[in-house]
Formats: sequence, structure tokens, C-alpha cells
Amino acid sequence: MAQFEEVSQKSAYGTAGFRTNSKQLDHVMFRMGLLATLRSKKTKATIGVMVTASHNPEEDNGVKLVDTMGEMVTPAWEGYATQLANTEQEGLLTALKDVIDREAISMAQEASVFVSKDTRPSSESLSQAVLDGVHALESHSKGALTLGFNYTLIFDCWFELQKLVSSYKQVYSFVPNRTDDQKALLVDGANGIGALKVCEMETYLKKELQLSLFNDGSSGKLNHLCGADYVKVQQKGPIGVEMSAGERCCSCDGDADRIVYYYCDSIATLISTYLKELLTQAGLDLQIAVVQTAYANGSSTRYLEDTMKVIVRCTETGVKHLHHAAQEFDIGVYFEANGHGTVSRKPTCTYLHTNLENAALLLQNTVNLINQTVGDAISDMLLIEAVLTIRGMTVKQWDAIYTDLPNRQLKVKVADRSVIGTTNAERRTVSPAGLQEAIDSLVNKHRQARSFVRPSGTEDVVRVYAEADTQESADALAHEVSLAVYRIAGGVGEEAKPL
Ligand SMILES: CC(=O)N[C@H]1[C@@H](OP(=O)(O)O)O[C@H](CO)[C@@H](O)[C@@H]1O
Ligand SMILES: [Mg+2]
Repeated sequence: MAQFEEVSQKSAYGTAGFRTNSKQLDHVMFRMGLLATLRSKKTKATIGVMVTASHNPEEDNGVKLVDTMGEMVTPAWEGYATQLANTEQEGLLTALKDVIDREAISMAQEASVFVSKDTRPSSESLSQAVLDGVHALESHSKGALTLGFNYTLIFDCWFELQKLVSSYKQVYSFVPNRTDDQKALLVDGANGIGALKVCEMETYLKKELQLSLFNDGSSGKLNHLCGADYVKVQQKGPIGVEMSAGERCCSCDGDADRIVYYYCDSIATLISTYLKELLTQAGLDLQIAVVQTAYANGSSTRYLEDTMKVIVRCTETGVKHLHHAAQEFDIGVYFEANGHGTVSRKPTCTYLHTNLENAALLLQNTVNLINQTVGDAISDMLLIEAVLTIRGMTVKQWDAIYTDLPNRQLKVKVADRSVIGTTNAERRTVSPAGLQEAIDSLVNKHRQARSFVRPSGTEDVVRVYAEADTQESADALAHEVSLAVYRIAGGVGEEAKPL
């Protein structure tokens, strides 16, 4: 934000809030407690604060604010968060007053803040620091305070497990004769919060879905050799899970807001084509679109646009961008390649309830399985299971819908990653001078190739993505592009590392 440029940016509110080693976060947490209280007063609604570093190592932690409808806060409030996190102690009061004035906040307004944490050991004291921030502000104002403290996951309060379970049972009743093999699903809980949720749900679904839980947190370390990120980036199965041929397996990440099914990343394709079929069968003329980021495999984009005739949009990385773009359509399906996502629908789509044709009924129950707030691995898992059940599809048939182009992701360390400016949903760079031209000429040397670079919003690195007709070609292109980044954008240390 322009008005904050003078602040030296020690930490910035990135793609998923603040994230770093847990030892450096006490003051940030306290200040996010202050800011959440102000946001709640401003909106006259409950604001969530989630203490988590998701898929990052157990030693890290982080914090993100969750706005009134479950979405990320607006760019202006992200700017305030960055401002507060970087202000020296003596300037804190002035910085707070600045937010209060700019937003014309009435301090007499009651505040309601809901704090959640993941299973990291540091989350205990860091979430307490958030609460301290909330209390500190409230003791200096006349406002009353209601404070929720949720020890598990934020979706507990907005989306009840029972509703998910009963919608799944309804969908299942359309296809009751599933074999035991078809009902079996191996779930990697990443030793995190998703494992606790699966444990809770397992007993209710015995008849419809046989869940076997691995990495349940009883012994292993959070995200270590397991979880969605490990599986996606390393292209390996999680520790402790022995898969036999054709078995379905999925992994949550550390805070269970995303899911990966093996060996495919085509969740959006599976769901959008299924919903499109149901809409046609039910005779409903609703617009359905898939929102992707530049990381979506080129083959999936082509399949959706050319074969399925589904509208495809591309946005910047991070669910907040995808979510907003999806909301412009009657039904918006969005999943990042790494498993973050959901399906949103316009409120007007609730008229589905009035049509009791079979297809519409199925559609209604399917839609009830969807948690429209940003990111819920358990709801996503049940939605995918429902679609596979109804379509009688094996995981192999799903994988065969289209073939991913071979791809590679690398990261490059540079002195200041903000020198990389991007445009066109991060698919092209506008600075530093000469970088895009260099990427273009490298891409031209490969077949069916595409490559882009962007500064990460969660790590101090530049990310490089490349895809091409063969794995060798994708690897070579990613390497060549990362060398160009290193040379033109001020690389430091090691040249490039696998993501
Ligand atoms: C390439 C990639 O996987 N990027 C991830 C990662 O963002 P970066 O801005 O790339 O660091 O973390 C985000 C938050 O978890 C997630 O939404 C996003 O998809
Ligand atoms: Mg996560």
C-alpha cells in the first residue's frame, strides 16, 4: 500500500498472512489481536484469527485474519497488518490511532474475536498472545467484548461436521451398492488437525466410507515426511502409508485447509464437469466457471475450455484471489494445483431447493457438501468421494481424464524479491528490465512450453514454474529460467533449489 512505503518491511502480510520461525512471532500475534478487535468493531461482526503455518515445518508458525464471511481481509487491512507488525513499540499507539481514524471506528462498539490454533506446540502461547492483544485493547475502551476460543479448527464454528456427514449419506443413498474396495479411502492426516477431524467423523460414516487414518499425530511430527505439500512437491507417498494398486489415498496439509488425491491434481476438473452434467440434467441454466492460477497444468486448462466448454479464468496465486473471481459466477469452482480450494455459488442458486427432480436433488445434496468458506480439506474430501461414488469412477479413471504436461517448480533466493513485478495474473514479469524477454527466448527453445516467475507471498524466495512436452525439457527450462532470474534479479547464495 502506497501510504506504508516508508516503513521498512521486516515482515509483510503475504499470501496467507504472516509466517516465519515461531520464536519471532510474539509481538506480531499480540498486534494481530489488536487489529482483529478493530476490524470486528468496524464490521460489527465476528472476526477470526487463525494461528498456523499450515504445511510449513513444525518449528514455524503464522497468523492470518479471517473476515466476516470466512474470507481473507481486504488489501487495505492487510496493509494495516503489515504496518502494525513492523512498528516500533513506541509508535504502536499512533499506528493504532491511525487505523481508527482512517476507518472511522467507534471504540464503543462491541468486539467479537474468535481465535483458533493448529496442533503446533508453539500455537499454545502464540494464540495466548493474540488474546492478550484483544484484551489489551478492550481494557482501554468502553466496548464490551465477546471472545470465542476454538481449540481445533475455524471451520468448526461455521460448518458443522454433522451437516457434512448427513449430506454425504444422502448422496450415498443414490448409489448404495458400493463394494468395500470402492468405500476404502486412506487418509494422511499430516499429524495435524485434519487427523483429529477424521477421527471424529469416521464412526458416523462406517457404512458409506471406510476411512483408514495414517499420520494421526500420536507419534510423528507435523508435516514431516507427510501431508499435502510433501506429497505434491516431492511426488512421493507419505511415510507410513502402504498403498496397493488402484487404492485411493489423500493427504491434508497441517491446518487441513487443502487436500491432495494421488496421483492427480485435477480436483477442479472432476467437480466442475460433474456439476455441469447435473445442471444440464436438471435443466438449469446456470453459469459455471473454473478459476485457476498460473500453476494449473496447461493440459487441464485446454481440457476444460476445449473439451468441456467450461469458462476458465486465471487469477493471482492465493485463495483470496481465486475466491473473489469465483464469486462472479453462478457456480465457481476453484482449486489451486496444490489442493487449496472449494466451490462457491451465488445466493440466487438456492432456488435449486424448489426443484425436486432427481438431478436437482442430487445437485442440492452435493452442494450441501461444499464448505463455501475458504478451504476445508474434510469437506473437499467428502465432495470428491461423492462425485466418484455417483459416477462409479475409480481413481485411475479420474487420473485418465487428461494427462498433465510434465512440469517442474524451483525457487531462487534473491536479495530483494520485490524487484520482480508481475502482470496478467502473474504470468508475465514487468520488472526487472530484460527478465521477461529472457524467459520468452528460453521458452521458445522448448515444445509445448510455458514458464513464469513470481515472488512468493509466504517465503523469501522467487518461484519458478516450467512445463513442457517432456520431463527433461521441463526440468531444463526451469533450470535455465532460474539462472536468468539469478542473473537479472540479483540472486544470492545457491542458484536454485527444488521447491
Ligand atoms: C506455488 C504455491 O503452491 N503457492 C502457495 C503458497 O503461496 P506463495 O505465494 O507461492 O508462497 O502458499 C499459499 C498459502 O498457503 C498458497 O495459497 C499458494 O498456492
Ligand atoms: Mg494450509
